[in-house]
Amino acid sequence: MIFYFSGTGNSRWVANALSIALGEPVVSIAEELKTNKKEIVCPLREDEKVLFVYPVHSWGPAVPVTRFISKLKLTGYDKQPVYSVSTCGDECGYTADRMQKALSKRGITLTAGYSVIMPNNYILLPGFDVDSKEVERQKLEDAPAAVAAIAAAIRESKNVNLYNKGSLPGLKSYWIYPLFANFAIGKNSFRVTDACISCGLCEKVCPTGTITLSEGKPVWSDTCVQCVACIHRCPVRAIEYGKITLKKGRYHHPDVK
Ligand SMILES: Cc1cc2nc3c(=O)[nH]c(=O)nc-3n(C[C@H](O)[C@H](O)[C@H](O)COP(=O)(O)O)c2cc1C
Repeated sequence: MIFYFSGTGNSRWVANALSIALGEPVVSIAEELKTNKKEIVCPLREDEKVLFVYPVHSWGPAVPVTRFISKLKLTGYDKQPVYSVSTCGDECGYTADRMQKALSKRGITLTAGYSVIMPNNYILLPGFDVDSKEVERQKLEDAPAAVAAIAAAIRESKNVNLYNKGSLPGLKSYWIYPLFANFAIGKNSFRVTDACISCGLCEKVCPTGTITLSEGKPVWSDTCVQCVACIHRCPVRAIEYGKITLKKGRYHHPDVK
């Protein structure tokens, strides 16, 4: 079973590719969370592999992933292998360790953590922008081989290092990530401009149900997890984050239609 969360389609693409390679079905974490159940029960087969595929947000797992794990009950879990596959623009810090801690609270043991470098989608702070078109093209070209290597490691239970920790992982994952997860989540400065054509795509693609339309224009509630789907998917660039994103690029995975 492959549980995935995705804002701009990178992790969904990786989840689908791993689903084909490993023959495991995909389950959307966003859809499961929308049911608002206290406990999310998923039955496991004896020979089943469990994967979590999601974006790294501020050197830790995207917040909906740990929320989902805190509600997850895997019935029939008896030490089946469990993997974390994080997608990132450059580096993951100790994201996999944070996953291990979240899972262990539910009595689940993480077997291994992998990462796939994908085009960057973070544009909400000064100094951060999407990749150049050349870097984006190269990352997308390299991704299938990275996913194939992860699938092979899982299939053959090989002990290989396919994880990009990067520099100062302790500082980033244990000091900066908690600030992000506790203070940045819930608040946002998204706004809509006069360019909006009221197509409603932002409401449709928001994985947390944060956006509703009022007179055809998006309004954001306080449940935003900063996945950035709305700002990157808007077909007419009518969404900005304060003034920070005015001159920034936009990105979504090419398979996302
Ligand atoms: C809020 C936020 C924080 C991010 N933090 C990191 C990070 O710490 N390290 C990194 O390499 N990429 C970071 N990124 C980039 C994403 O992890 C990367 O683009 C990912 O593949 C996006 O996946 P998605 O398309 O499935 O949403 C961040 C993106 C967002 C939106």
